[in-house]
Amino acid sequence: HHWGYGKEDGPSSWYKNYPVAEGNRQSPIDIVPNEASRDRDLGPLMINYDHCTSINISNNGHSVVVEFNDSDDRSVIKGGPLDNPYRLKQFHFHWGGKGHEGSEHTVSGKGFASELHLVHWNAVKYKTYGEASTAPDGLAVLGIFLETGDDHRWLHMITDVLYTVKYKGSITDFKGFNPKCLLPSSLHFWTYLGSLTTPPLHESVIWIVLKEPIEVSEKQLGMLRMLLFTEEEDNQKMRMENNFRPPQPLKGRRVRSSN
Ligand SMILES: C[C@@H](NC(=O)c1ccc(Cl)c(S(N)(=O)=O)c1)c1ccccc1O
Ligand SMILES: [Zn+2]
Repeated sequence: HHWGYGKEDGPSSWYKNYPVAEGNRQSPIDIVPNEASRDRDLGPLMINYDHCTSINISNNGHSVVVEFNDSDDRSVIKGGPLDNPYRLKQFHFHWGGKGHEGSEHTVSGKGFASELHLVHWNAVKYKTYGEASTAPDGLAVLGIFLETGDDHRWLHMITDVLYTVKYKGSITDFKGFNPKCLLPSSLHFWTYLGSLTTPPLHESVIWIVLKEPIEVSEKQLGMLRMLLFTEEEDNQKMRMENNFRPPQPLKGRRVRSSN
């Protein structure tokens, strides 16, 4: 099934091939801070990326993705809303067009320029990522807002190699990158039960959205926008931008806030 972010194949038409698009725990959502409930038994988030091993960076025609070796518990998050440690599998971004918003989650209706998603899976309960990706507690995604401001000193490691994955289907080695350098100083978060924000939209994600955005420069965001949705041999060059799904109905879900 071909899907995308255009007029014909974009988020408003995904329900045709992925009926769960109209389900009861879809993502992203608009987060309203003063409607979120502070939950005393929400412990601190614990992120352990010390033995992090990135493998490659690729353009999948929807976003730019950095994949990790998830054969053991070397990079995990635990605590917060999680009952088990969840293993880091990949991270990717969503962003807008020049001067437009591009995040998926919004905060009181406000969007950010971009949003980073660190995708983790529950390797205690499930044998593979594929199996976890369809289970209600299978995935945990750490969402981090990017706002425009100063240059991000470590994001250069990624933006400097984007030219090697300009076209859909391109992939290059990208070893030894540790995403803890992309975390903001505070790990305060909102959390709720949701879904993948891209097809197949499985309702299998425990979302953990950090309250503090990181700052990246307009120039660095511009590098993301030089990526293409299209393949090298495709003579129609479509810039990769506005690859975000808009907020979905809350349908009675509770959003909790860390203390
Ligand atoms: C675009 C890309 N999506 C993911 O890989 C993806 C996986 C898990 C999560 Cl939890 C998310 S998200 N955005 O909710 O964090 C995104 C994709 C989708 C389908 C086929 C190929 C392909 O590359
Ligand atoms: Zn995402």
